[in-house]
Amino acid sequence: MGGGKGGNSRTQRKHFQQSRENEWKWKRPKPDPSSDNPTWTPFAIQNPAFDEYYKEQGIVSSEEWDAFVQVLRTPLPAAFRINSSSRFCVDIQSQLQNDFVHSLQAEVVEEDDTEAIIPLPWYPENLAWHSNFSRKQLRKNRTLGRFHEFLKLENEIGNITRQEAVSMVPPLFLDVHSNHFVLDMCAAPGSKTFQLLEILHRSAKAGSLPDGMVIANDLDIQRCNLLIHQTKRMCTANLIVTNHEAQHFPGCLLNRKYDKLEQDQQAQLLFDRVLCDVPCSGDGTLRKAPDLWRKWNTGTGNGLHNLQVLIAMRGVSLLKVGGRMIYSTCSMNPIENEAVVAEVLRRCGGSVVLVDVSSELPQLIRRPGLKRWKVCDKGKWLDSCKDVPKFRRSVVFPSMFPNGGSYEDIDSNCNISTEDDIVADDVGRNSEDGVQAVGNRVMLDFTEEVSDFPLERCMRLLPHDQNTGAFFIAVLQKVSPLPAIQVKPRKEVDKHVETANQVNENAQTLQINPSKSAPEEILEEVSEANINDNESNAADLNVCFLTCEKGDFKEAQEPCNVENITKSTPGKRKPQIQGKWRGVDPVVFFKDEVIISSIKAFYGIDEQFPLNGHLVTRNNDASHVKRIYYVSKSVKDVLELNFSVGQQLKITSVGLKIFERQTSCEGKSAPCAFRISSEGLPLILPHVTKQILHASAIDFKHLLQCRSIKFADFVDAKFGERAANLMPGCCVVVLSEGSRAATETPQVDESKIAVACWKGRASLTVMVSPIECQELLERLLMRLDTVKEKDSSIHVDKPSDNTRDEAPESNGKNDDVEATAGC
Ligand SMILES: C[S@@+](CC[C@H](N)C(=O)[O-])C[C@H]1O[C@@H](n2cnc3c(N)ncnc32)[C@H](O)[C@@H]1O
Repeated sequence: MGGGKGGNSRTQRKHFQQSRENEWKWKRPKPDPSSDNPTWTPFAIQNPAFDEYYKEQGIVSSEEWDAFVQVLRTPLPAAFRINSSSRFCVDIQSQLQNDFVHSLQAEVVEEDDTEAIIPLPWYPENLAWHSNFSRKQLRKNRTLGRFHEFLKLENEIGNITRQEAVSMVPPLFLDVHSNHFVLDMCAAPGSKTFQLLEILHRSAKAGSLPDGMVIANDLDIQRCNLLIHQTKRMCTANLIVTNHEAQHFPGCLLNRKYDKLEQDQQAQLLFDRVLCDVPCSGDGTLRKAPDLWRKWNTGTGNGLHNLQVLIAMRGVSLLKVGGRMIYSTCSMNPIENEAVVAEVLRRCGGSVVLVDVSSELPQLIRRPGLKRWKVCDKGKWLDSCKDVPKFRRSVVFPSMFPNGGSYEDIDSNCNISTEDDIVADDVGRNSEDGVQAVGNRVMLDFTEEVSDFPLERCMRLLPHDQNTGAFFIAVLQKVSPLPAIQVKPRKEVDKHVETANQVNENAQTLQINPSKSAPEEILEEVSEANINDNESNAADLNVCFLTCEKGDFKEAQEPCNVENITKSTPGKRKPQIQGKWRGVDPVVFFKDEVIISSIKAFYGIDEQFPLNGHLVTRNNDASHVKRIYYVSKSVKDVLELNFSVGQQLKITSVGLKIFERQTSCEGKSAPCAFRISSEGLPLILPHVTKQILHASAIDFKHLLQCRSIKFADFVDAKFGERAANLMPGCCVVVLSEGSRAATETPQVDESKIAVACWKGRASLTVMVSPIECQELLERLLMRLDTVKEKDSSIHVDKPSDNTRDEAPESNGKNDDVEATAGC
């Protein structure tokens, strides 16, 4: 009862709010947050520490400051991208242009000079759009309801991706080609991964898979699952999702001495492109997450700097010579941005350069990176690492300053900066005063630090330039192999690790020895996979000399892979070489010839579509395989390399689900135990020659509307007959061009509209989720120019869950489902 009451009053409140909302028309945001306007938010949208910090850093000129913070305090307009590899890409573009642009303008926007929705001018081919409505407005305003429903449905299906405009920028500068191996180091929730896959597929030859692939990695397993859900919408066979600390991402270096190398097998996992979209303080997202105003402090950015450097260094070490890497953050803070880039350049000693991309995407408004900045630690401004007292050196690193430097240099040149000296000099002062004492003395010969690197080539996107969030992007290119490195002995390493762990408890960072010897040392940590959970071996490994460059090994620089660990530590406990990672299903090549042959024969899969060697399962027990995944040649190569190096990659998801075992009674008695999954259908469709039917538009439409139709009830009786003559089990129904069903088997390509169905005793039943049925139906109606027919008689149940692929048995009605009213 009580619940009912509460629900009632909530409903009333909601209705009241909605009626208020609907009176609202979009106007320019007003500066006063307390005034009665839709931009008001309950959070304190200011923070004096933020103002002081960014004014001091000179992130914008003093004349611009008010405009900058004013926009930062208004909600972020929603933006989205059309999936360029969707078969409905053109349909969606024309729906936006011909329908929503005009209707939203007329219905919602009062001011003539403000577009309701508009393509982002800098995004290629009008594939990305900016709306002048925040997410909240989209949710709450009834006039925007149809548009909001459109966004939600298309996003769920995978035809569009809702993504912040500025977050779309880094993949564009990565210049991905279809043959590229791409590493997305910190990938979850996956909007940029999705974009990278789109670019990879779009640039591939029509009808064939790209030669390249993407590895999308994230440390957080839960966020990995989000990433898997996101990228599943892309239906790609060219993706591997891994779960590692990016700073320890495995090198998969094959020891040539111990492994028989196949002719074209890779010897190491190196990448043509690396996206390093690192964890950051995120103050560029203040418009989307206004609660960050309250939490903002200088410590967050400072605390992330070291981890960001480590991740970026791992990125460049995994990059091929000639390859491009993007370093990006959604933070405005130079300590997380320019300082990290400068440190990477410093450590790489000329083998990595900052690329001038000023001529790329000319319509994107960007600011040059800063060449000078300061560090603020506990409220004190520090101009140089000379100003950092010893007791703060574990958290304020020389790399945070424009000129970098090292504490060893300072200690050898200046004998006043140790903590003991401070105490002796400033008896009675507290530690904070100590900072001042040192600072004052160093300040006497202070000259403002300015970085020598061309950091102006970095890009800072600011909110008031084009009504977006903020972002930082640097484009790096590796021009030669990295210099050899020396890793510090474990004890020294651990001192720094503790510090980094204050920021990221999971981070097992290794610090390179900042000695003065040339060339600059390059970090190449021992990967966690190499260590293989065996802490006792880690200490030995830290004194290894490592280099990540292909063909660059010397005898003394043997890779620290599993075999070497075992060799170099006689008498010690052998590292556990697990066939799989704890808690993660194994990746197994599916080689059951009997099943593969039965699938091939049942669906008449032509020889052009290679199954052997491209099928993978996540189950060691071949007799209980439920799902079979298809992997591209590129992914297959990486998996083979991974097996050769003792499964260093912790793979949480791989490939495209293509076949699923039928588990219902009827399914089990069908001649082929596996049905085609709806994700896999577009890929295999051009190669299916049996169990395939071509339906007229009217029968296809009815099938989607009713989901199950008796053979005798199809409008085209011949089609019904052909359906009845199929073998029982899974089949494919393709929409015929023109109004009639094709009698012969025409050429089918992956752009065709098709659905997987189940041929039962007396009827045909679609095997796609209700939401996909709804989408297909709507698109079909639009294509057939019969939008007007879309009345109440055409109704498809709303989806009850997010399942993509519902076999007939999963809804409890395997066959002979009664045709519903109107069918
Ligand atoms: C800025 S977000 C990435 C956003 C993502 N690139 C996108 O476009 O959707 C940073 C991600 O880094 C992950 N992360 C944090 N520390 C990490 C680490 N040491 N290694 C790998 N990923 C890490 C977080 O879980 C988070 O998902």
